[in-house]
Amino acid sequence: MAGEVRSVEEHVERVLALVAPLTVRPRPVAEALGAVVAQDVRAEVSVPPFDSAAMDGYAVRSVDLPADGTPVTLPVAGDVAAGPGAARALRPGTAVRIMTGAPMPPGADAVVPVEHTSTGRFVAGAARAEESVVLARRPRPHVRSTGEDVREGDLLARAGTEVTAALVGALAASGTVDVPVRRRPVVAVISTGAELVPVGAALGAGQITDSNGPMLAAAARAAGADVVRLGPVPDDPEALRAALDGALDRALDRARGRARGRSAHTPVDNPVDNVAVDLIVTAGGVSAGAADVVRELLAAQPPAVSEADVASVAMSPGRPQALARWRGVPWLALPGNPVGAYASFELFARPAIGRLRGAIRPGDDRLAELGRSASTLSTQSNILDGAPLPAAAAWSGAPGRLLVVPVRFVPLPDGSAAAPAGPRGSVGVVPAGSRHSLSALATADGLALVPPDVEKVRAGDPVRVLRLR
Ligand SMILES: Nc1nc2c(c(=O)[nH]1)N[C@H]1C(S)=C(S)[C@@H](COP(=O)(O)OP(=O)(O)OC[C@H]3O[C@@H](n4cnc5c(N)ncnc54)[C@H](O)[C@@H]3O)O[C@H]1N2
Ligand code: MOO
Repeated sequence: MAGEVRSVEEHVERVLALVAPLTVRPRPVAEALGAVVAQDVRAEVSVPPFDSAAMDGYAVRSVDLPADGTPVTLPVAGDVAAGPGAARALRPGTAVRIMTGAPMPPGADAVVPVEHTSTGRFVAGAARAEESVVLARRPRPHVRSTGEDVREGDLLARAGTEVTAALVGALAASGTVDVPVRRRPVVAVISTGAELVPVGAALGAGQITDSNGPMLAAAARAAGADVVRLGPVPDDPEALRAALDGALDRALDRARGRARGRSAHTPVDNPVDNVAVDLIVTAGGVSAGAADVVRELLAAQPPAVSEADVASVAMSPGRPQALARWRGVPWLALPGNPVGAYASFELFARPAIGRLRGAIRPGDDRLAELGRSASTLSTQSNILDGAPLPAAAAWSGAPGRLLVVPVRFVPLPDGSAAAPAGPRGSVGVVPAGSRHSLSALATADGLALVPPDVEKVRAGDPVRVLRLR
């Protein structure tokens, strides 16, 4: 029996209900790249923290220079380089040699760039200041004022934001030492199927190489998780049971090893006691076959299994799905067909990993929205804007199921009737090749999501696209 038929949205909700955001751990700012900020981060100090020169030149009081730009000679009273220490006050009627980034001397309100003075240019390494300088033009300020970029207390990153390289820089500049981020999730990936051999093994009759294992492990890493991979596992419930426990044990050993490396007292940190896996993803063995090992194991209801939920999801490909907990750890059982497995990863596993990482803020109404329409899947996954793109060719839908089509972006001819107004107007999508072809998926720029009520997609119709790159 295929179990209950349910919508993709309903299945997403059940997946998200199975996982919870991981614990918050401060991470040194320089190591926070790719993590998700767990609490709003505000600037500890203003940037720049003091008024500083924006040009190499002479700090002056602008009232000491004639408004009409007539050249004036001023004595050079000193020298300020960028570096520690406070600058001495500028005496009226004098200039101070100053370098970009150096603190403005109190009293000075402007910098005349060296190229607009009798000095012309500074010679690198020549430290002594000139006795006097002719300033040829009334200066613009050329001063970076305190807090002009960021003021102390400004919001730099909202909870739920992924840390980018530029954010690392902005946080460092404004005094963040440690960033509150959620722990990186650990995902166990296990492929099942008696026909599978690992990458590199010679193929015998009836055998194929396990591609789902490496593919889903790569997808989980790309989604921000660490991966423990086991398998391929033969179609034997006992072997699957051993693999599930084996993955948990291996992750625990790894976590203990890491904890020892950090400090003898650092506990293995996981919501479930003594388990170091946050999510199990299996592929294969969930449909109606006689050897469908995941279903067989779930049906046997061993004590390690709880909340088993076998479903037929109204999507194509990727219909047979199951959810459960194995020793309390959330388990997503995806179908074995590689394109179906990949589509299932994008629609179900990626949002689950996102929630573990805290990419969804607690109480965020996007969670609730998700149940309403497949279009809002964008906020859970990796589409930045949910703007639909026009189909550049016709293709058939899958009435009653959400059709997931690997598509490529193609330029649309100028003035094309298909092109909507706006900057994205010149891009459309076409199927990347046969729907079940992994090699076509590998060339796809995105996954088009065609709703269950669409029988046919015509050229020009707007299509929701989950971007893959
Ligand atoms: N009588 C029915 N048969 C099938 C149904 C159904 O409802 N009734 N559903 C079909 C659909 S849709 C799918 S999808 C598959 C999913 O079945 P399983 O999840 O049990 O997957 P398997 O049978 O294990 O494998 C399906 C297919 O994919 C290949 N595969 C599996 N794992 C891998 C891997 N790691 N790397 C590469 N290729 C893999 C496997 O060899 C099979 O060709 O069931 C349909 N049948
Ligand atoms: O649902 Mo299966 O994944 O169509 O190929």
